[in-house]
Amino acid sequence: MTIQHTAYARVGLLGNPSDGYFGKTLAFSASNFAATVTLEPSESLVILPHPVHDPSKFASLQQLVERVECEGYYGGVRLLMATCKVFRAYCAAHKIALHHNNFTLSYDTNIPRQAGLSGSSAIVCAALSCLLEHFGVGDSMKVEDRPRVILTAEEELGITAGLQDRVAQVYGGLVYMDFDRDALQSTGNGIYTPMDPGLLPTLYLIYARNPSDSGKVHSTVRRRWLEGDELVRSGMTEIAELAVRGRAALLKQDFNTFSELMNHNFDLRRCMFGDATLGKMNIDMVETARSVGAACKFTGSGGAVVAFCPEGFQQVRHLKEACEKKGFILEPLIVGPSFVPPDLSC
Ligand SMILES: Nc1ncnc2c1ncn2[C@@H]1O[C@H](COP(=O)(O)OP(=O)(O)O)[C@@H](O)[C@H]1O
Ligand SMILES: O=C(O)[C@H]1O[C@H](OP(=O)(O)O)[C@H](O)[C@@H](O)[C@@H]1O
Ligand SMILES: [Mg+2]
Repeated sequence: MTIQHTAYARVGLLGNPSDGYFGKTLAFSASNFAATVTLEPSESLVILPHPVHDPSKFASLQQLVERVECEGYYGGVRLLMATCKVFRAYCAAHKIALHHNNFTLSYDTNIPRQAGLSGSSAIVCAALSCLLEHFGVGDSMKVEDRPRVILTAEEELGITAGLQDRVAQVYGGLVYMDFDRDALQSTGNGIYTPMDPGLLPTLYLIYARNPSDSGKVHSTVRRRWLEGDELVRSGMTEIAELAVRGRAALLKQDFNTFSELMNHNFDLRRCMFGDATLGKMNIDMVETARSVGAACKFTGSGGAVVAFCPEGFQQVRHLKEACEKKGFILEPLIVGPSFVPPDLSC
């Protein structure tokens, strides 16, 4: 029997990247893009390379170099392998018995690669769902544990990342997340509150072919945070607070405040990471949106931005024109389905 699971892109709406630093975030899954993993029973355990994303054949030396310079050495195979490893480790630690039937895993994705839309964790998330179903152990891995398992797979590979992406992908819809230090230290998980996605205004995604390696982007700030750098420590605390205020603004449908918080989120990131790390094109996307008065910030660590036009339709038209001039792609964001029902009182 063939098993197939899908996970959507995610948009960090407010508070990111404080998820990696005991902060708070608001994020949602976006069904504009998805990764799909397929599992089929087979004699041996096989991980199939993707014909485009895991190339091993090139037209020329030049093409090989261009590919590596633009997208790095790696594709999704290592993500699938790491998912298998951490899945087995979780099952062993929780005394979950596994049968011995082998399988073949393959994947496909249209999430723009390394664009801060969590393409990496979408592949891991969908693969984990396939393994849970194949081994019939879905009830044994708690939903709140799954983001951590997905993150562990990427940490295995040395990818610096936080939990928010995985939470948005496992829970679906819009989620408010509190990465409370005590909760994380005692359970390994944050406190995740699904919210009503109907609270969100129409938001727009702007992106360009502009891959950025989230691990590389984060490594210096991570090191500075660990060393106790005052700017990074206080910046992260302030960014986390934006998620708290953003949640309150959404509940009140106060979109003026919401716009200010989005802009402030980007300004704080810029101050901590510096322009050279953020990248010229990424900054240009934000500034292009702001040139028409839209609020704007990164969806993740770079590559794509989320924009909000508080003044409505006319402003959206101006935003569209400004993006077209720069060659950026603009599209309305579609919030993905909620897999854990939102608590409508929150
Ligand atoms: N679209 C993709 N196809 C295959 N592998 C991918 C893709 N996107 C990311 N990866 C893998 O995940 C790693 C980390 O990607 P990351 O920088 O986190 O990108 P993203 O922002 O899309 O999550 C990459 O080095 C690569 O191994
Ligand atoms: O910097 C961020 O906002 C996020 O960066 C990573 O996500 P990515 O999609 O790979 O850019 C990281 O995994 C998140 O935890 C950060 O919030
Ligand atoms: Mg990633």
